[in-house]
Parts: sequence; C-alpha cells; structure tokens
Amino acid sequence: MAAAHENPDQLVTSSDPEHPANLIPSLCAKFWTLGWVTGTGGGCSIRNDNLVYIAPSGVQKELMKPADIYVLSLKDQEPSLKQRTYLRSPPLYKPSQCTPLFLAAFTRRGAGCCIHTHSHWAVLVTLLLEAKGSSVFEINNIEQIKGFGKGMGKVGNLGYHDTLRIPVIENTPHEEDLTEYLEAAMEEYPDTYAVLVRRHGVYVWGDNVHKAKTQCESLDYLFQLAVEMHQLGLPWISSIAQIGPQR
Ligand SMILES: CSC[C@@H](O)[C@@H](O)C(=O)COP(=O)(O)O
Ligand SMILES: [Zn+2]
Repeated sequence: MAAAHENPDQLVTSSDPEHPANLIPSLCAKFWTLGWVTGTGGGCSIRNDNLVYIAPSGVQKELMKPADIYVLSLKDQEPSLKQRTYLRSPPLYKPSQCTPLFLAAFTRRGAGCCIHTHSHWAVLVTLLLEAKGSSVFEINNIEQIKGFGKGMGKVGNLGYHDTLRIPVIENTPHEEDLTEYLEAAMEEYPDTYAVLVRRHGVYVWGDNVHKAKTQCESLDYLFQLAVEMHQLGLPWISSIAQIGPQR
C-alpha cells in the first residue's frame, strides 16, 4: 500500500464511519438539520493524535464528502506563520476560515474535536447579553448544566448547583482575526469548553467527538432555554444559590 505522502487521498479514505473524514460530513449533515451550519456557516474539525481534519471554506457543510476534507499535521506547522501546510488539499477549495480557531482548541486545550455553530439561540443570547453590557453568559440550577465537564484535565462534570460560565468575544470582519480574542478568552476562563462570538455563533470543543457534540447540544439547549426564560421575565441566574432540598 502506498504511504500517505505518496497518496494523500489515503488519509481520507476509510470504510469506518468513525474515521474523521467520514464523521465530519455525517456530523455536519446532522448539524444542518438543527440550523447550526446553515448557508455554509459553521462547521466542525476533528483531531486524531497529530492529524487534524478540516472542511473546505464556503461549501454547503451538509453536502460535504470525505474527498473534500483537508488534513494537516499539527507538529509540522510553524507557530509563528499564519500560512499552514497541508498533507492533503482537495483541488478547487480553500480550507475553512475557522481553521486557526479550531487549531487553538487543539493546541491550547488538547481538544479532539471542535464545533462551530451559527445557531439562532447562540446569537440571540449574545444579543441579550449585549443589551446588558455583559461579556459572559452565566446560568445555574438547571439540570442540563451537568452535561459539561469541569474543565480540560479535570475529572467529572459540573453539578446541578454549579454556575456554567461561557465568555463572549466581539465579532470581527475576518474570521481569522477572532483567533487572538478566542485565545485570550481561553486564558481568562481556563475551565471553559466554549466561547460565544457576538452576533455570530459559538465555538465548542471537547476531549473527543462525543464530548464536543454532547456539550454543544447541552449548550444549545441552555441558550434556547435562556432566551425563552428571558421572554418570560425569568432570570438565568438564581439569586438563591441552591434551588431544591438542602443537605
Ligand atoms: C456564512 S459565512 C460564515 C463564515 O464567515 C464563517 O463564520 C463560518 O462559520 C464558516 O466559514 P468557512 O470558511 O465556510 O468554514
Ligand atoms: Zn462562523
């Protein structure tokens, strides 16, 4: 069998549905049904050890094929250069503009998967926070908070009474310019698994595909709930620290 450097297509050819080159298209097709990657916006990237799998830019994310996927080697990237080198580049495309943001989750957090959505709920939450002059989404005393890990490298998930905090960064005209702000938010909130982008969407990551996907689902649930709570005049943060029986 030819080595990957002789036949780069080998890097995206597998009969295993769990192979990243198969998973990115199948996940994005599911995400499209949720309104997360509509109109070419949003996307998903997976890291398998040193290899990173990336979608093309500006394509209908729900219609991608494994042959459309880019592959790069993390250790072969020159950190000081914005220019990246790819082990495999499909013809006719450019790699996703979200690539430097996905790479930040892989290199700074050791994530195995990063999802970017343009979910209405995420955008609406950033607008409600903007009206309050706030740059952090905070919610507590909701069961779904337990769907989040305590932080990269920490064991276990948040508890029902814990407060989930997701920082918000301002949008920029060019996606790649978000990177420095995303990285700054990661520094300021070392335990966060997500960063909201004002009037744009959210980046969510996890140790692996399962965790990134379930955390993204939990977050979208909480964003929708928060918008609906706001419409009902209910606060997201309970002033009583612990709702429920005290032990
Ligand atoms: C609908 S344009 C959205 C892009 O600017 C960007 O925010 C995005 O989410 C997807 O970028 P892409 O380069 O197509 O992967
Ligand atoms: Zn986007």
